[in-house]
Amino acid sequence: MRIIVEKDYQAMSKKAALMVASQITLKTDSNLGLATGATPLAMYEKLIEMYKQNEVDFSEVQSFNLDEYCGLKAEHPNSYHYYMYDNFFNKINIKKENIHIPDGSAEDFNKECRDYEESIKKERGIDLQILGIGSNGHIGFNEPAESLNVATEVVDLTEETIAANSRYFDSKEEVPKKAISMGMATILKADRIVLLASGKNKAEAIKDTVSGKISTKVPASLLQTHPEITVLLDQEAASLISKEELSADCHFIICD
Ligand SMILES: N[C@@H]1[C@@H](O)[C@H](O)[C@@H](COP(=O)(O)O)O[C@@H]1O
Repeated sequence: MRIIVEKDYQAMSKKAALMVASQITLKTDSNLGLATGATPLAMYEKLIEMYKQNEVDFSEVQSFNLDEYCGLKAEHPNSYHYYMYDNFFNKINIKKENIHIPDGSAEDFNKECRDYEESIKKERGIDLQILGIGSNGHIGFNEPAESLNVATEVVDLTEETIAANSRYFDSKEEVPKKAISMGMATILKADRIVLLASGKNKAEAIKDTVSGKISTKVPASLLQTHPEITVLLDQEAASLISKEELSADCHFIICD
């Protein structure tokens, strides 16, 4: 595991954008795994700027989103479809047919999950997976539990996640109770993974993610088993990491 600590959210986002751009520069037809939430917003903004400056070309890129709420149509302003088009896809030259997001309005959710998993396999897997993290340690919508899903499945959202995500809805009651999410193996099969976290409210989850111990109660801690994982943080999110607890092969890099 490589942990990189940047000064603040903007510096973290710039580095994340550079990592995505370098992936596409090295492999123009990269398959990107993408995340939603507030955390990657500035990374998307910086990638849009780089695209406008002709520094990155998305014409051969395929994208696979981590998750989507069950019951929300693509045009619903709180759907992850809407978020991705509004914040990123409408502003770059990615081809519509290369965009993959689970369909939250599918008639048969189980079939949708199987088809989604299959579509990733068909395109030979994800080259670079971008992740955010819930304050309870979830990645995608893989919530803390006794056991975690291997493949893409329908999941029940925890009360904590519903409360946290209600900030984007008019009320807590409007937040869907279920979602389709890539499973842990779907995520861990990516060639490279970059986990982003910013702010004090992620510090506890990040401490548990990098602690040298693995628990299904902190789904992100399983990332420690991945050979190419970078945890890219701002100083606040990194503030509770204790260097003594990190595993011996962990690289800890602090940038000014
Ligand atoms: N399913 C998403 C996650 O993929 C995301 O990482 C998390 C954190 O979001 P934020 O970046 O807004 O804190 O929120 C949601 O629950």
